[in-house]
Amino acid sequence: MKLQLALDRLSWDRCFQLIEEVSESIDIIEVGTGVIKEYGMAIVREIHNRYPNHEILADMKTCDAGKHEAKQAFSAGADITTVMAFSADLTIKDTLEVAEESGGEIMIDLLEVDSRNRMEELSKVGVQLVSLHLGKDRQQQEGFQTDLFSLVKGLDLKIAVAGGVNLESLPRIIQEKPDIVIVGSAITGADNPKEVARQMKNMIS
Ligand SMILES: O=C(CO)[C@H](O)[C@H](O)COP(=O)(O)O
Repeated sequence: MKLQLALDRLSWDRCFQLIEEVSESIDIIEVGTGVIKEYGMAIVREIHNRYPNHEILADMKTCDAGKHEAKQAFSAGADITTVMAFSADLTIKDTLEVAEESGGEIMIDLLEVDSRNRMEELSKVGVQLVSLHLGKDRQQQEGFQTDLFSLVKGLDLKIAVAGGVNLESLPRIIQEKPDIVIVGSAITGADNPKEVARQMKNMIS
């Protein structure tokens, strides 16, 4: 099980401070969508240069022009880029093709998608990695529910989990054995990010 640090709504300098503090405990550095909108591929490139031994996920949240956006992410040094589950199958196939050519991976973000039929379609298209994701805005109403795992049960997919995961919810989530646990605010907003990341890493190891 890998721990992915999500860097969202942060300045360039704060992103690097946080990575430096928690780098020993994390496996994947996620460059959040808002951070990419602010700084573009330059920050993905810089993280890749400074942390060559960490996997990098560019949270592009691509939903169209798949080839172009996947090429942007991989050529900047990302190992994984995200594509929305509601995208056209053609968009998803295009990004999977670029990933194969680049030696990278596509993570399909299941934000607001809860159809089992869509999961089966995604599997048929060749998707291998999906993220069960409770969005930031929805987190104001509810916390991450482990029932979400039923959506992907029995399918041959790697599973990531995101959406307000914290030290309190992590034990329940671990029981479902996801491949990747994505944590943003619980680490980036903590008084001691290094300690929270260390505890989380210990829990999942
Ligand atoms: O993709 C995201 C937002 O769209 C976040 O990276 C993900 O939700 C993790 O952050 P947090 O733990 O703060 O919810």
